[in-house]
Amino acid sequence: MRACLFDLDGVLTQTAKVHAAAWKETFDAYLRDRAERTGEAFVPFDAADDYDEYVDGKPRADGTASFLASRGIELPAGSPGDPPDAETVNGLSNRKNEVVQRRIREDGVEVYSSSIAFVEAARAAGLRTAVVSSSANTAEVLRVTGIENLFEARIDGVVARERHLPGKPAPDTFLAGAAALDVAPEHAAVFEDALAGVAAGHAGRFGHVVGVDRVGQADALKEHGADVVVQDLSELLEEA
Ligand SMILES: O=P(O)(O)OC[C@H]1O[C@@H](O)[C@H](O)[C@@H](O)[C@@H]1O
Repeated sequence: MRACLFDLDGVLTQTAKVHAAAWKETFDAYLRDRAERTGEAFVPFDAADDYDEYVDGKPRADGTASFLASRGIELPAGSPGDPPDAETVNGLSNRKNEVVQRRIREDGVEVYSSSIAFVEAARAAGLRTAVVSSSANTAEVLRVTGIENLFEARIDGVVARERHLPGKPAPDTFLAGAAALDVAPEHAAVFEDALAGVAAGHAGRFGHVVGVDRVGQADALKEHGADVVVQDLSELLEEA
C-alpha cells in the first residue's frame, strides 16, 4: 500500500452520530406533518437502521431520496437553491443541512484520537493520505478539529458536485482521491464506516477496504465489500 483514503464522518470524526441525529430531527418533523395532512400513520425515522441502510455515506440529496423511496414517498427533486421549507428532495436536504450545521456550531465536533494517531503513523511510514467524504461540510469539520494538515488531498461533497462525480456507493470519489495522490487504486487502502462507503471501495477495486464498525454492523460491512472489519483503527496499529 502506498496511500490511505479516509472517510470523514464516523472514521476520523465523531460526526456520523451528529448526521444521524440531524436526519432524524428533519425526517421526523416532515413525517409527522405529512401524517397529520394525509392521515397516514406516523412511523419515525430509525436513527440506526434507516440511517445505516438508506442515508449513511451517500451525498445528502441521494440520502433524502433513498430514505423517502423506502417509505414509498416520491417528491419532486427541486433544485439545490430550494428554501428549507420547500417540499422537495432538495428542500428537505437543505433543512437537514441547517440542523447539522447548527449542531456542529453549538456542540462542536470530536475526533477519534486513535484514528488521528493512525493517520500520523501512516504519514510517518511514508504513506500518502487523503480524505474522501460525501459531506459538503468536510472543509468546516476538518477546520474546527484542526486536522486538515494531515491530508494531502480532499475529495468531498463540494468537489464531487463541481466535477459531476457520482457519490458513494459509486467508486468515483475514491478513485478521484487516489488520482489526486497519484497512486493506483490497487495500491490504496480505503477506510470506511458506511455500507455505501465500503461498497464504493469494493467497486473501485482498491487494494484493501477496511470497514470501521462503530455501530455493531460488522457482518453487513463485510457483505457490502469490506476485506476486514475493525471496531477502531487502534486495532491496526497494535497489529503493526
Ligand atoms: O450533508 P452533508 O454534510 O453534505 O453530508 C452528506 C453525508 O455525508 C456522509 O459522510 C454522512 O455519512 C451522511 O450522514 C451525510 O448525510
